Amino acid sequence: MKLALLGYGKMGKAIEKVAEHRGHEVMYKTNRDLDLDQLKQADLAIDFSVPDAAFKNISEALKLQLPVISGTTGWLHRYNEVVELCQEYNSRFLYASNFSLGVNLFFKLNACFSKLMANTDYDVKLEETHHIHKKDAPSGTAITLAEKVIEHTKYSDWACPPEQNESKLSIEAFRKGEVFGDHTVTFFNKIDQLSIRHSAFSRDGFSKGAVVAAEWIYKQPTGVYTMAQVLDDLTQ
Ligand SMILES: NC(=O)C1=CN([C@@H]2O[C@H](COP(=O)(O)OP(=O)(O)OC[C@H]3O[C@@H](n4cnc5c(N)ncnc54)[C@H](O)[C@@H]3O)[C@@H](O)[C@H]2O)C=CC1
Ligand SMILES: O=C(O)C1=N[C@H](C(=O)O)C[C@H](O)C1
Repeated sequence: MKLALLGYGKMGKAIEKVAEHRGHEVMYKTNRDLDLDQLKQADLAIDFSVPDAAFKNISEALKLQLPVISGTTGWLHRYNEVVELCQEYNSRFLYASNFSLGVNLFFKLNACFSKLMANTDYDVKLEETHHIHKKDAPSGTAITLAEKVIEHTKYSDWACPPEQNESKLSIEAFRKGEVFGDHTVTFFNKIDQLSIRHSAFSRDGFSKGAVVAAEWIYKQPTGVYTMAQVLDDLTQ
């Protein structure tokens, strides 16, 4: 495929390496507003940019009817608008807060644990740690985990300390050195506690997952897809 990388920072560069290794050509990469004449020559766009730019980047690519993969976090309040645009322009779109296989397995484990804990007296808390350069907090992955806990337990929303309330699931975000991504979900009561944790050792899982998702969506009909669909399809 001829790929356009919308955002050529830490992830854009990691994706370029994986994509070229798998035989794709990166024909356009940018860290600023898009050049639509160049963009329209690509087969597919991959957006790993910044929260403020993601919605515009994704929209412009979808309007050119390019399939779009997005891993940018912190713009999800506009997700439904992207879904509508994708339908209007008969395009293809996939967002994942985390593209790594390990985290997607962790998502399944988290859903399973949250269901098991549904009618117990366990409280739940979430913690995430990332590198000091990260712009958004809490992480997109932590929000995905929280949404699943909320679906199955007593919580009605999530909040970051110091905002605290019994009905809100606490997500604590730490920023430290060059940590690639660390997420822990803890279920606890007065008697004991039980935690599940995922730690990334590099950006390799994210970048490989994004390219695998790009190869997969390129073969799909128009629509909005999830990483769970990609992995279920490829591993069945
Ligand atoms: N879904 C996933 O698996 C993962 C998601 N991420 C997310 O991806 C995003 C990018 O992460 P990193 O590469 O680590 O950040 P980064 O800060 O290294 O790279 C972002 C790049 O976007 C550029 N940029 C700024 N304005 C732009 C615009 N208008 N159009 C295009 N590019 C623009 C910046 O100059 C920068 O080079 C973040 O939101 C992060 O949370 C990061 C890792 C994995
Ligand atoms: O910014 C990062 O680095 C990461 N961002 C994603 C997130 O916000 O969940 C995924 C991963 O944890 C790395």
